[in-house]
Amino acid sequence: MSAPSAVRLDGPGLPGRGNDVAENTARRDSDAPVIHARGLTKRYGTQTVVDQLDMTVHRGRVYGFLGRNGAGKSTTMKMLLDLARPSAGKVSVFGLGLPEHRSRVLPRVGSLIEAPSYYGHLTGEENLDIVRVLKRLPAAEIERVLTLVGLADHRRKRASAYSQGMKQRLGLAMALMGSPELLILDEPTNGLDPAGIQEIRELIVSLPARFGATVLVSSHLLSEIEQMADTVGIIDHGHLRYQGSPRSLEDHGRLRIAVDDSAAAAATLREAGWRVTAVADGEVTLPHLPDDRIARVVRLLVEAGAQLHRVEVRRRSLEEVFLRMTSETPREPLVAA
Ligand SMILES: Nc1ncnc2c1ncn2[C@@H]1O[C@H](COP(=O)(O)OP(=O)(O)OP(=O)(O)O)[C@@H](O)[C@H]1O
Repeated sequence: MSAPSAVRLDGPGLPGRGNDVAENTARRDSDAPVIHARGLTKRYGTQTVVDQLDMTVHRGRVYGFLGRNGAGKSTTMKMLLDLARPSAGKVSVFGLGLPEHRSRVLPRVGSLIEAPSYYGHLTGEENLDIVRVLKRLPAAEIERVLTLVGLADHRRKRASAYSQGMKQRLGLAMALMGSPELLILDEPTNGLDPAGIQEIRELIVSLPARFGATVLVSSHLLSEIEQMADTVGIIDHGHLRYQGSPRSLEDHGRLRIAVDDSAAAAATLREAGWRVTAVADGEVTLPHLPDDRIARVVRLLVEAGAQLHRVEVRRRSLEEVFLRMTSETPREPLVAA
């Protein structure tokens, strides 16, 4: 059995031991991004699974990393933790380059990547004690994280007897040991019931204010990221399609006018200098307009003799925007069994 993935054994970089000038400068510079990746690329054989990815995660943020299954989220997170070596590109965490500064970076990071790692024959409490010893933390830390993740009542149960959700909570508790400055959490709500999902979501959202932590959290569910993150990165087939505020993703909408003769209506509008983005049977579409301009469009069409049936502003939901940004085309051809 390997050591829990949330724990790194890099002794020289344990908290309180490193006194490197670069590290101290990075700690002081609160505006510097916590994660800065440029041109990050990972190839497995001929397959490029992460392609020229640029990512910036600022201090104190919850960054939601969103993508369908197989989009490249876990691979990216592994490269940020030096668990996978990039084929190309650069990563720095706390202003320190990886892999050269891994022993200074990794003790300041808590992570939960893919399935949580634990010793099944040990209790939850005993598993956490291993992390505590490795990280040289006080005994009270175990109690603190057990309570945070809602496992206090199950501390003396063997981890192999935990439910899927309890195992996930144990992995999260391991990642939270020592209040790391950065948490990298890969689908942390996997296997949790709806109440558990809500609880862990609230915990994640609270981490910046309670502990000054920065969080990178992945999910394939837009609804989940929407409720947790103040910054969103959308990855599709290894490409980062969007990075920014979830609000900027919102669609401003289009103006759709149902009309008897759409070709004639489109011609009237274009002649008067309006931009028509689509003409379908019985319908013309314009970009979103303020109300006073909608009134002018309607007046123009009515004065030209058009028969208007309906005028509506249609907005795409965030879900539609996300689905349009991430294609369904499989990357690899399906192989018959
Ligand atoms: N060690 C590996 N060797 C070969 N291919 C790999 C390896 N690890 C991942 N891949 C491939 O890289 C692609 C991206 O995988 P990754 O696990 O990063 O996606 P993901 O977005 O985390 O998906 P999920 O939500 O399903 O976990 C997939 O096609 C996967 O099969």
